[in-house]
Amino acid sequence: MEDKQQAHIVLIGFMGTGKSTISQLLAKRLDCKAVDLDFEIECLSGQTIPELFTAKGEVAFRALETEVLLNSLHSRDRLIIATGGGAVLAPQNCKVMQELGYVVALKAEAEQIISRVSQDSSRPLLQGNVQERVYKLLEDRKHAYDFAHLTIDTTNLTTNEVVDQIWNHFHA
Ligand SMILES: Nc1ncnc2c1ncn2[C@@H]1O[C@H](COP(=O)(O)OP(=O)(O)O)[C@@H](O)[C@H]1O
Ligand SMILES: O=C(O)C1=C[C@@H](OP(=O)(O)O)[C@@H](O)[C@H](O)C1
Ligand SMILES: [Mg+2]
Repeated sequence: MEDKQQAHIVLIGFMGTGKSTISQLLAKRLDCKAVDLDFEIECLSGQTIPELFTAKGEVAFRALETEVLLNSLHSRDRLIIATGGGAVLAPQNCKVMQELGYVVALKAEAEQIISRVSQDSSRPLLQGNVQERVYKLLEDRKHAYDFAHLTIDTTNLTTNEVVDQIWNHFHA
């Protein structure tokens, strides 16, 4: 990454940490475009994320995720990219995010994540006992987000406060 003020901002983090929400708010604040990889995948496949997982499986989903990530990172316009929580599972994705973007990890305590995602059925990996799934996946992915340039704990922050922290980091 050459200049952090010009680089794409890539939001990574576990499900429910606020990547999709913050990408929209931050893009407005920075007057640039937001891209949500899950939304791009839905457009490309013509299916919702749960439909795609059911019809083609997680491996097919991950292939599309890498494809839309690379497309976004190679855009000439500066983008705020909301990744899905598992986009970091492929080491080559992390490498290219670090090279072509400024990577901001959002995190939150488990109970806060559970309260944010439990009313929402759009995440196939959290179907069944949400609490158990979140704890298991948080453990599996304990260090998956450590490569970020900046990490923000959103547990006790409003969405606007998260945006402020990122903004301050870029403009201080
Ligand atoms: N800082 C926050 N405080 C409270 N609720 C939040 C915060 N960030 C996100 N949320 C809420 O949590 C839910 C999941 O947010 P979302 O942006 O979809 O997360 P992600 O894309 O990381 O899975 C949404 O209902 C959103 O409004
Ligand atoms: O963590 C994951 O593996 C996933 C996270 C989801 O995105 P969010 O992190 O935006 O919920 C979505 O990409 C898919 O359900 C898989
Ligand atoms: Mg999201």
